Amino acid sequence: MTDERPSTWRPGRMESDPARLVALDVLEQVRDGAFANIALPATLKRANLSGKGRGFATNLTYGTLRMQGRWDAIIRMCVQGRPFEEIDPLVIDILRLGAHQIQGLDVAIHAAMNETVNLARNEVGSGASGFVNAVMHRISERTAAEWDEVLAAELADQGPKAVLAAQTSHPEWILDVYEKSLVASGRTVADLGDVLAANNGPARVAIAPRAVSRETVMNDAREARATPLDGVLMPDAIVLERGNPGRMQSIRDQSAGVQDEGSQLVAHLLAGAPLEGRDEEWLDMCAGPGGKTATIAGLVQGRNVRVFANELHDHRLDLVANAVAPFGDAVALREGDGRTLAREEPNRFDRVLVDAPCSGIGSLRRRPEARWRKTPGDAEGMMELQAGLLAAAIDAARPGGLICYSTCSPDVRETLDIVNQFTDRVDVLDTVDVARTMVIPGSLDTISGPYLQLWPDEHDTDAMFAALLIKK
Ligand SMILES: C[S@@+](CC[C@H](N)C(=O)[O-])C[C@H]1O[C@@H](n2cnc3c(N)ncnc32)[C@H](O)[C@@H]1O
Repeated sequence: MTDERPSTWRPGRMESDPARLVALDVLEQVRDGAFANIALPATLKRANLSGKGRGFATNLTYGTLRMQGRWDAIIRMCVQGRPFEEIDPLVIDILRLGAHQIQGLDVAIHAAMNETVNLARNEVGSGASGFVNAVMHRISERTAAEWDEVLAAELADQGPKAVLAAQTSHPEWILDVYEKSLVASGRTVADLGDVLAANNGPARVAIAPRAVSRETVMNDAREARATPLDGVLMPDAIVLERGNPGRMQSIRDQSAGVQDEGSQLVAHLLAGAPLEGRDEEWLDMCAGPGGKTATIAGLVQGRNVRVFANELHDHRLDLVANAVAPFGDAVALREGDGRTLAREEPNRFDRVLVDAPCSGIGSLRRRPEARWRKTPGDAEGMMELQAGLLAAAIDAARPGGLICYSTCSPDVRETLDIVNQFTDRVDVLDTVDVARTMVIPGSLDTISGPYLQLWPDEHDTDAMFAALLIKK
């Protein structure tokens, strides 16, 4: 396809809708390696988009990126024999945006068609617009349920997992990993579809009050014209149904923070699990960017506790410093490899958190492009580091001290396979039982097994894992 991209609008042509242009721009940046959650705000700002246009551009961008696998599978069937790989990537992006408007959002078909064809004409050229027009027509001829059937028939020879992967827009290997961890956490493979569907919705904006009361945060939210609701898991958490947390005073002055309820629970587990004996020095071994450190710092206010926040990378330690600024001396910062800490100070800390670096496949809702960038080998590559960090955490804890190991991945290679290497060395507290005392009653009822494994479909959180251990 020839590249006839015009740089300016020409008389007689319909200008492209600014929100769709923003979405296309971000998709191009993501193709070049950018992260959507960083590229989108900057692009929105440059385009000076606000209000409804901003909301539409955000939904369109994130939704299209999440559903890219499904849209590509459908587009492949609509290009009538043309090799997908030979189509201009910009045209593919325009088609993905068009498919998402028709199939994933409530945009009227004629509006989605016109805007998409127009975008192709203005950004690529008239040759491309004819092609896009034809493909869009084919996409619009079926409902979502009908496309599910067509995908099932088309991919039948590759097996049911390939079909589910395409229908739910995930790489197939993630289905294998989730299946194993669903079973390991007491659920069944029949639940897989629900988890995958939950990954395709936007993550809720949850807020943790830290240096202010819950009531103050609720009032702040209302003043910022947001709609605050109760959390699903944590009694203190607030969820914004609508509105921009960046407008809230308590978010701006960091006395509260935007944080997934699963992450809030991990901070509460570290701070609230029962412990015998001295309880004054805590270590957060992998603290960057500092979300859990800040929540922990909020929880220890008024207690005689010093939190030591350690982070390997200096730029991430700067983020921790910023996150804990409202808490003054309660948090001491350290820069270094968590694994060397124990050698310097064995048997020192009363409570140790290892929020380990991990493959991150439990937080796909909030990182729309992540599922397409991660690889099946990512978890394997983290295991030695994770086990090394947990070993060091156990060494750094005092006898009788508590260790919390957590990941934002449910992959058993990063969760059970790591923790089980140490359970013959330490007494293991039953995490789930401890956790039940901290959450809204009933919200963890479906979890069985000794450790905590949250799921986006059941708990409306990231798929966080946590285990509590007590050192002998
Ligand atoms: C999952 S993140 C922690 C998130 C953090 N606890 C929060 O809630 O904001 C893991 C962190 O561990 C850091 N890290 C990686 N290797 C490390 C090591 N050997 N020692 C200490 N920190 C490390 C990474 O830079 C990253 O910031």
